[in-house]
Amino acid sequence: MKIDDILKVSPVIPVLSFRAVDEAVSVCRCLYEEGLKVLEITLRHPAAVDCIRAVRADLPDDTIVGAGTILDSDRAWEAHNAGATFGVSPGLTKTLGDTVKAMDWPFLPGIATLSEAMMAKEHGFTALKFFPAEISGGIGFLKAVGSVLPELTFCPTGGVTGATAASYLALKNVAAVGGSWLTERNKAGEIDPAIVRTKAAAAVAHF
Ligand SMILES: O=C(O)C(=O)C[C@H](O)[C@H](O)COP(=O)(O)O
Repeated sequence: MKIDDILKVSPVIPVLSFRAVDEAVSVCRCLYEEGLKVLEITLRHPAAVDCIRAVRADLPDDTIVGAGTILDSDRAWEAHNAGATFGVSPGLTKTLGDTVKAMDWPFLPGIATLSEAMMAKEHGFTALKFFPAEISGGIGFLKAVGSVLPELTFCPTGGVTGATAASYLALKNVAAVGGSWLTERNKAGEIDPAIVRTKAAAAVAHF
């Protein structure tokens, strides 16, 4: 699968940060059952790689589990070997770009400026994460990039919410949006499955 095909499967990609494997499996199951089949598990917690493995093993085969926060080549290989179908990074370095190209691993590198977008394109990436989207210019930035680099498509992430997702998705150069708004933790530090389901169902309405 190419990264463009993955973004077509689901225009809303939950960006997930789990503390434990059982939490990952139960929350991902709620998202999947509500219709969100592309999931990005960030490598922000020591349990993240085990979470990727467990979600791959426990959820139906048509779940597409990616790994986020891929900051270097070692993390790319680690996530790939745990079964992540694709990788996402908040940025891009030459070494990381070369690694994921050599791996032939679907990859969504992050950019926040025109020059970064041009460098990513030079590296052969045309589907890009726009991060952190809201504070880097949001919709206005994407419209401006679209006028000079119409061949690039974006997945804005960072500050996107259930209230703003639809306006991003209405842009020609936006293939999908990502975000953690679907799985916010409550005061007790827990992710409430009922809230996840409600927000996921609302997100699916954008498809
Ligand atoms: O960990 C990564 O790889 C990142 O690039 C950061 C995440 O994509 C954002 O933290 C999500 O943004 P929010 O939806 O505003 O929480």
